[in-house]
Amino acid sequence: MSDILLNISGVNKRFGGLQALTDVGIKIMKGQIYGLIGPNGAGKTTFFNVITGLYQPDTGTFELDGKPYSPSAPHAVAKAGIARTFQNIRLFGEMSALENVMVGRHVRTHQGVFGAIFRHGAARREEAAIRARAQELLDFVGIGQFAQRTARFLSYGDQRRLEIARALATEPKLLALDEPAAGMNATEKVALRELLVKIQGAGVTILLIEHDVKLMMGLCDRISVLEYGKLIAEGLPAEIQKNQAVIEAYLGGAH
Ligand SMILES: Nc1ncnc2c1ncn2[C@@H]1O[C@H](COP(=O)(O)OP(=O)(O)OP(=O)(O)O)[C@@H](O)[C@H]1O
Repeated sequence: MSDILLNISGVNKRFGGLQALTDVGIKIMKGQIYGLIGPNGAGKTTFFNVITGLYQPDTGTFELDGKPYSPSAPHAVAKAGIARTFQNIRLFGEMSALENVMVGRHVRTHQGVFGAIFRHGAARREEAAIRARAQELLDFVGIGQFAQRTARFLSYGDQRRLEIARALATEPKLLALDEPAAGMNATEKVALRELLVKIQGAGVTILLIEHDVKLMMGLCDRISVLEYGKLIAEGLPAEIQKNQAVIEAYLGGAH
């Protein structure tokens, strides 16, 4: 068995006249926290959306855990074992924290959402197991005490944790986080960092885009840097920090 979890190569993506991604690839080993950085407009979100099935690439080869996967639609990608969060939090605001995680869990269960609605026999037993697991996940991300709270009444940092718990409920091989620290204060960022290390410790590989370069340097095992839709560097954080092309990309850009 290979230690490569995600192996993507040759991704091209054009929006009309704009070549947003040119021959982009990434190789993530099992257990890594892998960072994707780059100045504004570099193509990070586009690449992320291609990996998670939200955008269709023009070309590209995609393998997860040694098996080809087709990023043709978000649900297909979720089934293959990739769960994601979004830059703008997307929770079911009127549902409780626990219910939000239970929805994520139904991706992996037999009865699905209909079983949950009709609540007969096996479905009811499965429902109890889903509820228990959802509570465990809330405890794991540190918001177990808010299980019954309506999601939109949670603090911003806790809503981000809830999104992560919901993504983990699908039992992903890869957790893909789109700017998880956006809008967080310094204390929340420290707590987020601790949570990501804990998730890594539980055996989940993580890919993240993040604007806070300092956070990324201290957190990631490896980093790829995009500029104008092309990879300009890949390596250990210490190597990236010293890389001349990266320094110039950031000095010349909006950062
Ligand atoms: N749906 C789309 N239609 C047309 N152009 C798009 C679309 N999505 C992104 N682009 C363009 O592709 C380029 C890359 O954008 P992208 O959002 O991927 O960059 P980014 O690195 O994520 O930037 P940021 O850090 O600002 O979020 C930009 O020039 C952007 O305007």
